[in-house]
Amino acid sequence: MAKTQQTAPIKLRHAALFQQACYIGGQWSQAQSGATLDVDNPATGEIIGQVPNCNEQDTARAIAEAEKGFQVWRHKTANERNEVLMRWYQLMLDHTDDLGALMTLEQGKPLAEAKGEVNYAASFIKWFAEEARRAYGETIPGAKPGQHIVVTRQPVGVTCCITPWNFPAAMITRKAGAALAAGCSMIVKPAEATPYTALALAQLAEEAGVPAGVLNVITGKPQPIGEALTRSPVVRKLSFTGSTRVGSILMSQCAEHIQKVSLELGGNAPFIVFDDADLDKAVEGAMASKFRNTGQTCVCANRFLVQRSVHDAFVEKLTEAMKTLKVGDGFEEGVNQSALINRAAVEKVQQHYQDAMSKGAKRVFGPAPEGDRGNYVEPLLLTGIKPEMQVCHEETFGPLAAVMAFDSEDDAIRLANDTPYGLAAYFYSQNIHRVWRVADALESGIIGVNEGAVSNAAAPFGGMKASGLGREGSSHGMAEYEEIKYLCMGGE
Ligand SMILES: O=CCCC(=O)O
Repeated sequence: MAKTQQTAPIKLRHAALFQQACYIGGQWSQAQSGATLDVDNPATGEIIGQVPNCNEQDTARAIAEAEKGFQVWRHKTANERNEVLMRWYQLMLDHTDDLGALMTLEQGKPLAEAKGEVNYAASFIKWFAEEARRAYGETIPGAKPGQHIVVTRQPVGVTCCITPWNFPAAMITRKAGAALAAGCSMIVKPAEATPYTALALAQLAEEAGVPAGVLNVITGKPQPIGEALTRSPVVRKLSFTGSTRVGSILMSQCAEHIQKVSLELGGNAPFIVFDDADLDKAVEGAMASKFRNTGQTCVCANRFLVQRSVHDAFVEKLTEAMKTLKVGDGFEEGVNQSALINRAAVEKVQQHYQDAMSKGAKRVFGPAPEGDRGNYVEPLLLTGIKPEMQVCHEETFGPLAAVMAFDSEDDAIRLANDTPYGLAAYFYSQNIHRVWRVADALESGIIGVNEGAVSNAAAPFGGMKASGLGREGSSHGMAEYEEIKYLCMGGE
């Protein structure tokens, strides 16, 4: 798609939410080198604007400011942190329309879905604001008469996060909300494709009263910034959401200074439909799981495993449901499937499609994804999927539903676990004994049981195996930003 400058600049009610500068130490600034990166609209290819392309020196400046911010923030009371975070939460809700519009512009997702993400993102700030007041410790009986063991929780210090383009707001707030609630400062490095939502969040954080240096946003290419963040002895924690390949590189870099890491990496979610499932509910869950964010979600169903006796009925119902999907520009009324983020994303769907078709799959719904349609791909439904197909081994990250038939519960579990990943898994069954058996046997950090929408600020989100380390959201998510300190209080 040819890149042209956007003809009409975005109009927001709160104009200061469109920032084309980094936010470091409470100041908006450009990269020292003056270098910039273009940001485009994936639906049209038009260039929306430019943001600084920061390097190691800019990152070092952000780290120094975050260190100063930490010294201020760590001494605030839990109540003070709660109040600031609650104001940030409220401002996000007050500016949902503007934040949603910015998100649709840079990420593509349908406007209603973008506004839904603003709500979801804000819910993390609220959850952690509440949690800030509950950083309770423990007391444990000592080993000697009069001795007491006291356990306290303290912020880990300066933290950083590297966030993806698929959820430009929520993947920031579920890290920054936990970090700030725990008393840490944070440097956010948003994806190059979606910096504007992150910068808008920083503007609102400032308006909410987050002190200078506590939340910093630096934009640019990931490699020099990621290196500088992970090679710094000042930065005590990294949280990353993205691919397993990059997560593994970052983790090895973090080893140098033993930085704590939270990694939310790739997935390959199975969605199992047993013969005793409520098929209408299963289809409802399948639609929610597969087509959220046009298939570009790390917990999207990637492989549908359907018991042979209900296979045809499920496929028929899913086909009917898929007829309600409308592809188009995210700003267009009624659109619920948008452009994918870039050309490479489209090519991946095409490749999975061609590989599956060449190995015997059958196209049941949707046109063949061929030719140049910009970043658009029509939703597809394939049956006859086999374990050797690429779609069973890699995340498609697009609107392709791949259905495979299985015979027994053991087969379903074996096929579901036959992947190095273990982020989310879903299954539908009305048999309570089977529900417990299968939930115990699936090797995933998140299991949707008769449920296709599993994301919630109150729940511990994260994966097993190559899908990552640590949890986000819930009190477990806050613990990732805390150090446990134990005081051994001697007796007389
Ligand atoms: O894509 C990653 C996370 C999506 C979610 O929070 O549901």
